Amino acid sequence: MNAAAQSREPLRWTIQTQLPVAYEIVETPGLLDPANPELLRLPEGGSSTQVRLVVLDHSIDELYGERIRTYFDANSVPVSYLCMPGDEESKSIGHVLDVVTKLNEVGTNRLSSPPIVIGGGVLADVVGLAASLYRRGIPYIRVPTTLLGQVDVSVAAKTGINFGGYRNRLGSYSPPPRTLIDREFLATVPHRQIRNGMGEILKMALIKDLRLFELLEEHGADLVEARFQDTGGALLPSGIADEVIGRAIAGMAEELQPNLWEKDLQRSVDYGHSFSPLVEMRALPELLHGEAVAMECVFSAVLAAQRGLITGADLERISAATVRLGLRPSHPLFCDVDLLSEALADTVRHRDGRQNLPILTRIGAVCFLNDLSVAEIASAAGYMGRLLDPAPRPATPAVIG
Ligand SMILES: NC(=O)c1ccc[n+]([C@@H]2O[C@H](COP(=O)([O-])OP(=O)(O)OC[C@H]3O[C@@H](n4cnc5c(N)ncnc54)[C@H](O)[C@@H]3O)[C@@H](O)[C@H]2O)c1
Ligand SMILES: O=C(CO)[C@@H](O)[C@H](O)[C@H](O)[C@H](O)COP(=O)(O)O
Ligand SMILES: [Zn+2]
Repeated sequence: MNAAAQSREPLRWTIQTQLPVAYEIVETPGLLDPANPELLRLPEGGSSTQVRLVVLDHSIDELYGERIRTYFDANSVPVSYLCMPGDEESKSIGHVLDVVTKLNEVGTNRLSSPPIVIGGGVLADVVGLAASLYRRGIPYIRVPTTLLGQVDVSVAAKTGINFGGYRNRLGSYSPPPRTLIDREFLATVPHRQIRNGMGEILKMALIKDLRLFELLEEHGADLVEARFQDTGGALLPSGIADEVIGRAIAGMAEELQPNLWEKDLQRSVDYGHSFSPLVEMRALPELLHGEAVAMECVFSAVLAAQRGLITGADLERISAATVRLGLRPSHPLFCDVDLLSEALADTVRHRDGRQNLPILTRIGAVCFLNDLSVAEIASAAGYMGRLLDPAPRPATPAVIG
C-alpha cells in the first residue's frame, strides 16, 4: 500500500436510495370483452402497439385461447403467445428460462411492452421470476385465473420456483404494477382447485377475520359448489362471493403492505406455511398447496389448543369448517414427527434462526411462538393421526403445560 494512503483514514462510499413501490389489484368483470381496455393499459398509462408476449396456462389456452386471441386482434395489438403447464412440478428453472428465451425472441422493450401472464399461481410465480431477471427486471401484468391466484397471489410481491426439493427456494420480490381480476375465470376451475383456494381463504379468516370465518362456515360449501359464480340467489345470497373474495384480498393487502420486503420475520400470513412447505413437497403430486396449508391450519390449531390458547370447542369448529369446505384436515405426513421437525428446522432457517410461529389466540387473532418443543409436535401429530380416521371424533387434546 502506498505511504500516503497508509497515513490517512481509508475512504468509504455509501450509496443510499429509496425505491417507492406501488401496485394495483383491479377487479374487472368482462376482461376478455374486446371493448374492455384494462388488459391493454400500461402501468405508466397509455397503451402500446409494440408486440407483447402473452404467457398462457395450458388450461387457459384450451378454454379461453380463442377469446384471448380475438381480444388482441380486435384491438390491433400484435401478440406472441407462449403456452405453459401450470402444475406445481412446473415451478422450475427450465420454465423460467423458456420465458426469458421468449422475451428475447419477441424483443420485449424494457419498460413499454410488459409481458402479460394469464393463469394460476404457478404461472404467475414463474413468469414473475423471469420478468424480474430479464434485463435485471421489467414490469409485467398478472391475470390470476384460479381462486388461490385471485385471493392470495394477486396481492403478492413475491415470485418463485421450487429448487432442490424445497418450495420457493429461488425467487424475488417483484410485484407487477397491475393485477387484473375477473371472477368469471373461476367458472371453469375444477372443484378441487376451488377448494384448494379455500385453504388460503381459511388461513386469512383464522389469522384476522372472524366474519370471514363465519361466512366460510355458513356459505363455504355452496361457494365451492357454485365456483363463486352468481346463482341468482338459488344457492348463494347475492354478494356473498364478492364479500368473501374482497375480504380475503383486503386482509392480505393489509398484512403485506407494512412489511412487503419482510424485514420483520414475524408474519401472520405465514400461518399454515411453517410445516406444510416440506409436507407439500414430499407429497407431490398428491397434495395441492392450499390443501397442505389447510392441514397445517388444523395442525396449528391443535398446537394452540394443547397450550390452552384456544378452547377445544374452537379447535372442533376449525376442523369442522375445514371438512365442510371439502378439505381434508389431516394427512399421514402430518403425523410424521421427524418430518415435521425437519420442516420446522428449515422454516427456522428461513426466519433467520427463530421459529416465529404464528399461533391462534382465538379465531381471528394470532400471537407468535418461539419455544415450540418436539414433545408438543409429537402430541399434535398424534391428534392428527386420529383425524385421519373418519370416526369417532378425537377428544380435545390435553393441555401440555
Ligand atoms: N407469489 C406468492 O406470494 C404466492 C402466494 C400464494 C401461492 N403462490 C403459489 O401459487 C401456486 C398455486 O397456485 P394455483 O393454486 O393457482 O395452482 P396452479 O397455478 O397450479 O393452477 C391449478 C390448475 O388450474 C388450472 N387452471 C388455471 N386457471 C384455470 C381456469 N380458469 N379454468 C380451468 N383451469 C384452470 C391450471 O392449468 C392448473 O392445472 C403455488 O405454487 C404457490 O406457491 C404464490
Ligand atoms: O404461499 C404463499 C407464498 O408462496 C402465501 O400464501 C403465504 O401467505 C406466504 O407468503 C407464505 O408465508 C410463504 O412465504 P415463503 O415461505 O414462500 O417465503
Ligand atoms: Zn400459500
